[in-house]
Amino acid sequence: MNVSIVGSGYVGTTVAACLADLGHDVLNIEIDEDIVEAINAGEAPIHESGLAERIAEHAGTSLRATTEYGDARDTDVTFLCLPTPQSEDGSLDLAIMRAGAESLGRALADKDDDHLVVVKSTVLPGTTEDVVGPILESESGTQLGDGLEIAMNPEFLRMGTAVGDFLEPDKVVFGTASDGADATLRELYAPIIEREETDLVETDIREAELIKYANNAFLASKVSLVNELGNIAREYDADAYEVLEAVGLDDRISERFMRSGLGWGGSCFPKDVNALRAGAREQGYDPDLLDAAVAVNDEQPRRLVGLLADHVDLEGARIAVLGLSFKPGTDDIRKSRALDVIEYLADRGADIVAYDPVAIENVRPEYPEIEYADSAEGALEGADGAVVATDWPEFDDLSFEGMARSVVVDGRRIEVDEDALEVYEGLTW
Ligand SMILES: NC(=O)C1=CN([C@@H]2O[C@H](COP(=O)(O)OP(=O)(O)OC[C@H]3O[C@@H](n4cnc5c(N)ncnc54)[C@H](O)[C@@H]3O)[C@@H](O)[C@H]2O)C=CC1
Ligand SMILES: O=C(O)[C@H]1O[C@H](OP(=O)(O)OP(=O)(O)OC[C@H]2O[C@@H](n3ccc(=O)[nH]c3=O)[C@H](O)[C@@H]2O)[C@H](O)[C@@H](O)[C@@H]1O
Repeated sequence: MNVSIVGSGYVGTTVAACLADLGHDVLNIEIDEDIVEAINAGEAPIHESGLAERIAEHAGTSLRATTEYGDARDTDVTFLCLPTPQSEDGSLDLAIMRAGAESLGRALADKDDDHLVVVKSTVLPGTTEDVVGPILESESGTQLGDGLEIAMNPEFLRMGTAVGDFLEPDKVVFGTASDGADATLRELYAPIIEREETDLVETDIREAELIKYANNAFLASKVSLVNELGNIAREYDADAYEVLEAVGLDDRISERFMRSGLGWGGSCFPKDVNALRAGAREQGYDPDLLDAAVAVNDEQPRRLVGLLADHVDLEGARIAVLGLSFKPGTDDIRKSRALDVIEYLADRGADIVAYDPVAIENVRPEYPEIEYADSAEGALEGADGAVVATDWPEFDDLSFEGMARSVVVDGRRIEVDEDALEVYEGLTW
């Protein structure tokens, strides 16, 4: 099938490379010329395991990128993988979606063949049918159902494991308003939905939109609950990891997403939970539990720095920050908890030296005043204290030799020889 994908960020690039892998002809439509050039040169514009080799294999044959929306006319289906950021008040900002839908609608004007537009971006219920659909209709001059169709197909991939998550998901959700749209999506996803391990959910557009938010709200709240239980466990001098491992054996709860510590960051949980909170309020409902999940999450970095301050006078102290990305396996620093830790350390006058295996160049422009090291060992050299902000596997069994004082405060539960350290404090254990 001929597929176009509007927006070639983490989702759009991954979906494009994977659909090309499944045998489709894929076109990325992207406004950033550097990304277009990278894809056409066979290079991955982002750091994501398994992506570079797929782009290298398909670029120039079944995978192509362009800045021209007009090329969407030559495809049968277009996925909108555009950003849906939060506004300053936390609500969902649809400006980019509107702009993308307008450009696509114009490109599809007077197209003779049928075309399906699939919203893959995370959007609140009603967006696909009440915002994207009408824009497409007015810009293309074609009524929905008259050769032009819309659908909603939320994406559940995680950064760092995006390719594997897309190709081997637990579930795929098709939100459609017609059998034709559903049949097209089935054909496109055939090898994925034929897997025994993948559940296919076929529902209406509104439910598909909400399934995505409910999924993220559930997971983010689960981690906040786990963090609250971890904070309580610490007060009782109990090990939250042992407690929650046992709790997770109950298959109504599951052992996944049970790692307590510094909390959730990234480009999705924070903005999606906030969009759902704002949306719920707009509908007249106060989402008290989601408010609490955010409040617990906001406190964890402050608690981590407070723990360090119990052992080290932070004013003028050299503090190593290990890990900058919002989670291991990615160079994405959006809403990374490590950045909150840096802010709180800086507020208390600490001299910060930071290290991350892949994210330093993304952080440097935002924090040019702090020092960056080439290795964890380099960051620790001569430091008066260290905080672990991201659980990169290379931090496991790290030797903390070379520190002026081996005071280590761990927000992510890495493997540590505690006896070799002057002080080792876990945030939630
Ligand atoms: N990052 C993730 O792990 C996941 C993200 N999502 C959702 O998918 C959507 C996209 O997210 P990401 O890929 O992370 O965003 P992103 O910010 O990484 O990428 C978006 C891309 O769209 C491009 N763009 C912006 N305006 C454009 C326009 N008018 N025309 C063409 N291209 C344009 C940008 O240059 C950028 O390359 C969001 O709604 C997000 O919530 C859903 C599941 C996972
Ligand atoms: O909508 C999205 O964009 C995506 O958001 C999350 O994926 P992602 O943000 O890439 O990463 P996660 O692995 O979910 O981690 C999110 C945050 O929670 C934290 N976390 C996760 C799990 C855990 O047990 N403990 C914990 O603190 C991580 O450190 C990270 O900061 C969801 O897991 C994906 O299903 C979803 O598609």
